[in-house]
Amino acid sequence: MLTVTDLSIARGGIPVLEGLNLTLGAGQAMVLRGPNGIGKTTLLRTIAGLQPPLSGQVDVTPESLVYAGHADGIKPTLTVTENLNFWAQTFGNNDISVAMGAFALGPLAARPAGALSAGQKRRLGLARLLVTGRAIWVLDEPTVSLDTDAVAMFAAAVRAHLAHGGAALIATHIDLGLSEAQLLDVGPFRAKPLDIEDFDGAFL
Ligand SMILES: Nc1ncnc2c1ncn2[C@@H]1O[C@H](COP(=O)(O)OP(=O)(O)OP(=O)(O)O)[C@@H](O)[C@H]1O
Repeated sequence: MLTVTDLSIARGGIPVLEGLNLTLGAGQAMVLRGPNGIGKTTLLRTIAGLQPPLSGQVDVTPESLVYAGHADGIKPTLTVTENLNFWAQTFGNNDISVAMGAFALGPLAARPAGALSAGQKRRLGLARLLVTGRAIWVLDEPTVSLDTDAVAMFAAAVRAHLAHGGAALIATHIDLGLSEAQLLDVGPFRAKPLDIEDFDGAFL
């Protein structure tokens, strides 16, 4: 479903990771690990097609992928139900009940999204994944603000997605309890510092 070959990526013009390969098939999950600033977000953004690589290749059908970054993408004046209906219709679906149930949003259905707590907003943002119908979830720190129960809801949603032939690539610092997920530490792929002759060029 997703193949990354000899990928090198940069942020703000500075190379961050190089020589990275990965494959993700139907029913598989991969968790990206690595210290702050190593380039996990940059990698996910590149895979999602939001920025070009320096070199190498990302093979994926763009319409099969959904990216959820740090922002929840919530419309604050719409209710929880209206937000989910909006996304469902955008992606050509009309059933939000599974998404509502998976993230226990029923009691919050009529609440304007702007009046949700941070963790509730995050649950709504994650519920959006279920209504997209997209096979490959690319997720950057999806559990920020979530309590233990909500992390378990998220892990269950990922598991159900995998069981239906989906795939997930997740950057996270916490243990999601997804024992079936492959772990990829991106630390060894840190880009080498620029040659000293290139030093001035990096600032031009
Ligand atoms: N807009 C930007 N312009 C220039 N450099 C940036 C920008 N955003 C991030 N960087 C730098 O690019 C590098 C990679 O950042 P990135 O966000 O990909 O790391 P990360 O592994 O996701 O970190 P974290 O675990 O803290 O989320 C970091 O050194 C960061 O400071």
